[in-house]
Amino acid sequence: MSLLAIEGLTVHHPDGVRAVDDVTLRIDAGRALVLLGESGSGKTTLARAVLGLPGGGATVRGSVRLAGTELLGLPERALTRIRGRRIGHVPQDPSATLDPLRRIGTQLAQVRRVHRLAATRREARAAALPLLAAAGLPDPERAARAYPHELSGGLRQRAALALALAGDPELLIADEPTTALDTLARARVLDLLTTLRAQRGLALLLVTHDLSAAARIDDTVAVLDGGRLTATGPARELLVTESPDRGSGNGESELLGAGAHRKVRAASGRGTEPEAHARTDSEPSAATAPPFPGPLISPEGDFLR
Ligand SMILES: Nc1ncnc2c1ncn2[C@@H]1O[C@H](COP(=O)(O)OP(=O)(O)OP(=O)(O)O)[C@@H](O)[C@H]1O
Repeated sequence: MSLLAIEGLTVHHPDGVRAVDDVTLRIDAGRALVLLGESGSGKTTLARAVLGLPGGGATVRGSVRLAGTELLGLPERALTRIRGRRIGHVPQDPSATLDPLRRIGTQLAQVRRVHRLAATRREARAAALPLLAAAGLPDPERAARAYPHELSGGLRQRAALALALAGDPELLIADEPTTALDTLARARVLDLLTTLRAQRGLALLLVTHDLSAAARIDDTVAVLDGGRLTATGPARELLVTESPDRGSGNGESELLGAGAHRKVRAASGRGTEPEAHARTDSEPSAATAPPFPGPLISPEGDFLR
């Protein structure tokens, strides 16, 4: 059974905009699905619908199951026990989740307490340091004592990631979590997400319009256009990548590691039917799937569909 199974998801905003149109997606534990699409294609609405927060007055149809439990239609009280606990959320802007007036360690401890993952305040506070370390903060003790504004943008984004991990979630939804970061910080956060998947068996739904982020995550890609899923498949098959400075051996790309500066060039013309399934190793490769009709990404890196 997939950890997240979305079937026929359709979301109408109150003004009649069909932001998500009959989307079916699956993500297994430990796997990643990168939701790509241009601005306004419905990525955020889809991610928020999974969280039970589609927007005021929105109408949601279809099915969203988390490890078999239907989330659509659950009462708000039940959803608040799932959000932050079984589903962690990292927004584009960390200030959307970090309280500017409280120390980061206090905020992490509160998540542990609210979700009854710590019996005492002391136990909750003790959990903050390993969480900050897991999220890649180089000095967890200092970060725990800091207020959000005392950290750099990259470290603040990692603190937001630690907060999203504080409930020991099974699924992490990250909505453009690296857009505001510089190249190096972006690569580090993306690699951290991959490490967390491997270490914790975390499933990842990453929303982005950044093709190089999708290539770096290197799992399944799903493309939304006008709310509809237009292509899905392994990143390696949908995104053709090349290094612009291949062979030059300059210091920057060595520091960032292989792939950090790869430029997404064009699609290979392969994909699955419009049902994304972050497959397990035992499943067949999408290479056996029907061919995707035509290129997906232009040589300039623009979406063609
Ligand atoms: N609360 C809302 N009320 C009405 N329409 C909305 C609302 N939120 C989004 N929309 C509309 O729904 C469509 C999809 O928007 P959405 O934000 O989900 O796209 P997106 O792909 O995440 O875009 P971006 O990358 O710019 O965040 C757009 O036409 C948008 O204007």
